[in-house]
Amino acid sequence: METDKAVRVRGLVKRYPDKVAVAGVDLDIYRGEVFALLGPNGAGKTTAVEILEGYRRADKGEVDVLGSDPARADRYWRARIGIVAQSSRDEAELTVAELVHHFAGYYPSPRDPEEVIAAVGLEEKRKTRTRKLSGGQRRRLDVALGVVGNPELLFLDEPTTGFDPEARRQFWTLIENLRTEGTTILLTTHYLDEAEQLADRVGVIADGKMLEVATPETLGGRGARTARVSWLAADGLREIRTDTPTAEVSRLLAQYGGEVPELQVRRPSLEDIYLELIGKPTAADVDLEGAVR
Ligand SMILES: Nc1ncnc2c1ncn2[C@@H]1O[C@H](COP(=O)(O)OP(=O)(O)OP(=O)(O)O)[C@@H](O)[C@H]1O
Repeated sequence: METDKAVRVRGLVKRYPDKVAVAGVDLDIYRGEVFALLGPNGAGKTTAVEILEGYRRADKGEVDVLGSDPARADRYWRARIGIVAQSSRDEAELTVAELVHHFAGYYPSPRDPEEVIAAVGLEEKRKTRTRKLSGGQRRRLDVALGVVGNPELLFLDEPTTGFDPEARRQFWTLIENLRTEGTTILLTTHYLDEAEQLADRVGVIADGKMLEVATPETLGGRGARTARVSWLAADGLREIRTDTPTAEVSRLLAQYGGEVPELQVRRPSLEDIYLELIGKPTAADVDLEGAVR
């Protein structure tokens, strides 16, 4: 049955011989949404994603992806999803253009391969054999191969690993464009700024369990957290924690009679909240603690 959910998972369990990789996960991803799955190495992200893609079998639980159980889905279902896996396919002797055109041929209503090559910034490399691409260029090609079939649902497993900052920005624009066109996207990433930039909602997974699902702005009660106001006083850097940062800034403004040196107002970053959720000390715990007024 087709619903407003592209993905619906209940009680998902996957065991390897010496490890429970996914230990009872529930997950809903709505159509048109960009969802980022976050979690430390070995948390179970790739295992969960590969079950959704139909590449691994669940041991327990209900899994529905685009109205089908991926374990039983046919090639028509497969043509509706796009996959950018962690490791690349190896067709070393083909050129970029040959490979993207070749892949487009597998799908009933592909995107224009040349537009896709341009969108991932590989126009200048279109005649280069894939074995001669750099790591980041190869990753861009992987993204091109994942989107050329014009998928309804796109899986991106750590898509920007090895990208330089410019390539990452270009990739973000590509994802925002796909989202505008209505593509549903499930992204795993270790880059918290990437999750913050792209995701409508994030899920944090650790030891095979989903710890929390929320928007990047509200994860871990982030929006309601106490702000930190810091500035450079005559005797060094000072910081205060306050629920009324505007009042503090106004007090400082009056005190300095103008520009306050190195003034900053901060709330915990998504990274601070993420590290707190997975039980690691955060920068907010250790820095400037002694400077609290
Ligand atoms: N084929 C396999 N056989 C046995 N154990 C596996 C297999 N694949 C993964 N595991 C184990 O299952 C756990 C979850 O691995 P998984 O690759 O799903 O984590 P991940 O969250 O994607 O990690 P990363 O961020 O490092 O990619 C890990 O402890 C891993 O060692």
